[in-house]
Amino acid sequence: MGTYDALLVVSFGGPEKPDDVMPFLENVVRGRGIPRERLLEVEAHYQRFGGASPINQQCRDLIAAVQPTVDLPVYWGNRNWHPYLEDTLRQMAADGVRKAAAFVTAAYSSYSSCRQYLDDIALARAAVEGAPEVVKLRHYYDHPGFIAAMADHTREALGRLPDEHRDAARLVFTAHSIPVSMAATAGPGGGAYEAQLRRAASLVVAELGGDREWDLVWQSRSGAPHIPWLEPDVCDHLLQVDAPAVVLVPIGFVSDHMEVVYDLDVEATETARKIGLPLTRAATAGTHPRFVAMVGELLAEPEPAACGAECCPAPPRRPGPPR
Ligand SMILES: CC1=C(CCC(=O)O)c2cc3nc(cc4[nH]c(cc5[nH]c(cc1n2)c(C)c5CCC(=O)O)c(CCC(=O)O)c4C)C(CCC(=O)O)=C3C
Ligand SMILES: [Fe+2]
Repeated sequence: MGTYDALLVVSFGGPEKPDDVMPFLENVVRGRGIPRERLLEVEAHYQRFGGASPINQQCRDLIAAVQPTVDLPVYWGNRNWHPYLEDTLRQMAADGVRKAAAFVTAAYSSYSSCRQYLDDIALARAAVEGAPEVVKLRHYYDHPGFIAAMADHTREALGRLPDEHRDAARLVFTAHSIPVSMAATAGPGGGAYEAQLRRAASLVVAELGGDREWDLVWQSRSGAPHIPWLEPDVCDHLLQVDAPAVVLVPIGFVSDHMEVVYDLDVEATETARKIGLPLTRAATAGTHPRFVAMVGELLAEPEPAACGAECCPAPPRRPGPPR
């Protein structure tokens, strides 16, 4: 851990009370051409949970678990809600931090899951006099700590299925859908988001042993209907899957935040119930001890090289659907 003098956990952020919800959503979709109807729909998801996303508490829990395992002060800053990255960097500068390692709560390459975090860190640094240097730790989708946590949680979810269906149950891995154009330019050579997800899923399946059938499908599609996003959607997939039971494995996320508890535990679970398909959902990595230990292991690695400019470029800002 020689070269860093702090760890900065960087996350998405989420509302914590009803009045936070719309301002948070406006932060998220600024300039992105997300239809108003979609925004109101998503607002209802948050209000159904009392206007609070679970994600901030999950960050607090992760930090509480990581702090005793690393020999550095741990800070936390979000892209879209308090505590904002800029405020955290200001505090870090005041505390004399010169160089921080950033652990981002997103494991894969793509504009949304990597470059957008880098861009927001850069914007926040530019706004803070004397801001520390920030080095983003590498992608960890294939790290044994992440894979072990997901394999453990998948095993546990298989255990919650009726005994007679367990052996033939299909693993349905899910990740956030992104626009097809964004998927095409993910990573240095393009296509990295989907390729990394398939790699992580296959490592989890291998760790479970045997040759269980699995699929990778998408959830939480946003955006205007005329723009293609990765498909199939998890609910459409469940309606036609040929298996006696399913375990949903949200491999694309690292905590059980709103897109997991609403889109999977409410929507997909209801879809499965309607057609009589036994279904359980694996927990995300969360504060699994192997995932927590992974953060310290990443800190001990040689400093990762920065992404090149061609990696995960920003999508064009969209003015919205044609009228
Ligand atoms: C790849 C990816 C991840 C995984 C990587 C990572 O974890 O970062 C992720 C995570 C998350 N996405 C989240 C929330 C939202 N994402 C939205 C919209 C969008 N997501 C996108 C992609 C991703 N999103 C994209 C391409 C859009 C379209 C707008 C744009 O181009 O930016 C919207 C707008 C409303 C709507 O859903 O339409 C919301 C509210 C939360 C917080 C949940 C909580 O509050 O607990 C989390 C962790
Ligand atoms: Fe999202």
